[in-house]
Amino acid sequence: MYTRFSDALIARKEAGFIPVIPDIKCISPKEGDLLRGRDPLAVAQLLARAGAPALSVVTETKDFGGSLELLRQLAKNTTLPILRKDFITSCEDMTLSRECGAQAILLICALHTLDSLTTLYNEALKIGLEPLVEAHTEEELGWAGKIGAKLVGINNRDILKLEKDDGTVSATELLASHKPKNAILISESSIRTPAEGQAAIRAGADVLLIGTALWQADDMAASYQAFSRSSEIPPA
Ligand SMILES: O=P(O)(O)OC[C@@H](O)[C@@H](O)c1c[nH]c2ccccc12
Repeated sequence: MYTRFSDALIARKEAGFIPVIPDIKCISPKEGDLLRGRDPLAVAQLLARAGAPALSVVTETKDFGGSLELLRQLAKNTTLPILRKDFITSCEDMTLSRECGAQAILLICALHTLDSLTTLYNEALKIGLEPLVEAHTEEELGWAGKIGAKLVGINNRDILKLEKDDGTVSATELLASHKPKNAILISESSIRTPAEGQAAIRAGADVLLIGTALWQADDMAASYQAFSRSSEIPPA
């Protein structure tokens, strides 16, 4: 069965959960080794069973320990749509992502001009990839709107500092109201507790993308389910 990345997120929301995209990330530049001997494929399957509607995988090698081979293996061994997270700057990078099994790719505003971002965005759609446009400032969210992005991320950390800064969901709280109309808004990075996740949702995010907190949890599946529970959000 083939599911579009964004449709999988919406379906999970309609089923009454906070859609949480787990980040398959081997190394955190700030926290060090996240795998601690675990097999990322087995973890992805565990999280799929815990309800994950989609996966994200960091393929950057030097600082995050990922690889395209890991993407390939995940695509082969799970049925979930996969977002490739990397510092993508060329059309060749995107074609390769598609060939390795990604359904979606990350486009980080801070790496581009509005022109180059627009070119990559349109090219991604042309080859059947859903682009997630990642912003960290109000201006970058404005770019996402200009392009007509349907999937928009607010990174709570500054990716140009390689995640070594202490981000908090207050970045989402500050910026969410500037999200482009009709976009699915994903709050990414530094979400440490279910309460923080719920704060991002209350601020206007539709989806959470979480790596480190899941990898550091004693029981990953239980932690995943705690982040996904939306019942504790009081009605507005
Ligand atoms: O581990 P965290 O704090 O939950 O963050 C996950 C993810 O948002 C982060 O790894 C990330 C966001 N944008 C990126 C771009 C490249 C590499 C990694 C990332």
